[in-house]
Amino acid sequence: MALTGLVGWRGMVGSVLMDRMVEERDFEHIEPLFFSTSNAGGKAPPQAKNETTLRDAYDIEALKRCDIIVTAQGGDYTTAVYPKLRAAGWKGHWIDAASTLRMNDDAVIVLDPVNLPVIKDALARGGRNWIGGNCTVSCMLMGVGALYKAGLVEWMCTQTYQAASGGGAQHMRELLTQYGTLNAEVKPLLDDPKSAILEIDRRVIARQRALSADETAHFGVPLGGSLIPWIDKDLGVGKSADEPFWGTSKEEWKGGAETNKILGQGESFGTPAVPVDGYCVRVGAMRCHSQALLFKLRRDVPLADIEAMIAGDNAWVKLVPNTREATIRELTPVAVSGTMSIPVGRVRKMAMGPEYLGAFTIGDQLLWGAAEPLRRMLRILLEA
Ligand SMILES: NC(=O)C1=CN([C@@H]2O[C@H](COP(=O)(O)OP(=O)(O)OC[C@H]3O[C@@H](n4cnc5c(N)ncnc54)[C@H](OP(=O)(O)O)[C@@H]3O)[C@@H](O)[C@H]2O)C=CC1
Ligand SMILES: N[C@@H](CC(=O)OP(=O)(O)O)C(=O)O
Repeated sequence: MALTGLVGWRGMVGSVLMDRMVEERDFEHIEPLFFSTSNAGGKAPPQAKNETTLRDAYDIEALKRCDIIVTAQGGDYTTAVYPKLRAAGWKGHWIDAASTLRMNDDAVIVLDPVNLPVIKDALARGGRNWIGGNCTVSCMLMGVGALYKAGLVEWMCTQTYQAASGGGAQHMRELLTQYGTLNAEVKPLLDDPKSAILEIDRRVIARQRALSADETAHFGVPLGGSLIPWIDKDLGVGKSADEPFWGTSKEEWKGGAETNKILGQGESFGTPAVPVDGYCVRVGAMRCHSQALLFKLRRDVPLADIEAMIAGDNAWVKLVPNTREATIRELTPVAVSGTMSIPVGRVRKMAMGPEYLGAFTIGDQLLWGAAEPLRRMLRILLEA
């Protein structure tokens, strides 16, 4: 059995990954070796078989024993360990949730229901680096990948509504704490049905604006009852307004760069890249990323054909009828959280013309957005 090193297994993404690996009985096919950055020598989780002690995640010799390493420990860990491990001659497979290596020429962004041919091609050429995609991009392609596969997309514009979990566990806590603080501020007024709503509103805004540096330590500004239209770094720093990427967030850049790389198209792949751009916005949802999409199609395709294409693309996509009732029941983060389902709804032709298509899609950013593509890549390697 392949000796499989697991790093980052107790973090938020790692815990979701472990749950899915248990559900899918992945541990029956591997000999796991659990690593820790903080508790080497401690007891490994119950999934351990022969190796029941946690190894030091910075111990290159211990890592070198593994045929496969799966890490959800984060980008700093990857930066610190991966180059040393390869420099030490390790030839195993590296499966990683972090973005650090994603755009490297020798790395494939894995999302097998969408890009199995790209993965297989890289495997045949000796590929060894398999990196999970950005959560927003992976969830989007699980929903509407069919339109790309059919070569129908001339360009796509995205408007995202991204959950707190994208920032990490502390961000989710901060959001909920802010909601609690705001509720507490106006609780007596809420309990009194005769109180004036504008007074409640005034007090909420005053409290939001008065949130301390500690109360906004992770997002930097209030998110509860608000939104933040910028995610990740500023790619335009130091550029003038007419240069590429001026005013673009890194999360927005990933939409185009990663979508095309996942599909095996773009500058270094022969097939021209499809322009993808838009705005990425943090909202007060817990762990589901939602996005409104506008496509310019290469030709006018009947709506029924488009719906059939989307619905038939993979086992997890679910076409939600474009009705009010179905939308408010099935196309929300509350409906989708913790499930593998990728609903796509609000599919309709837009007022700009018959080649302009709108859609709205949602995905659990810890499942299809992070953990699931990694465990599926592990199974692909085990079955290769
Ligand atoms: N959050 C997200 O939505 C996404 C994250 N990713 C990637 O995955 C990486 C990991 O993210 P995430 O899982 O959110 O990170 P976490 O902060 O939840 O976990 C990372 C590590 O922190 C250590 N840790 C310290 N204290 C605790 C604690 N109280 N509970 C659990 N773990 C603790 C653990 O390492 P140890 O056991 O060694 O101490 C753990 O593996 C990210 O850096 C990113 O690269 C990718 C896609 C989406
Ligand atoms: N940046 C994403 C989460 C994430 O971890 O993305 P990436 O894997 O591309 O760094 C978000 O905040 O929602």
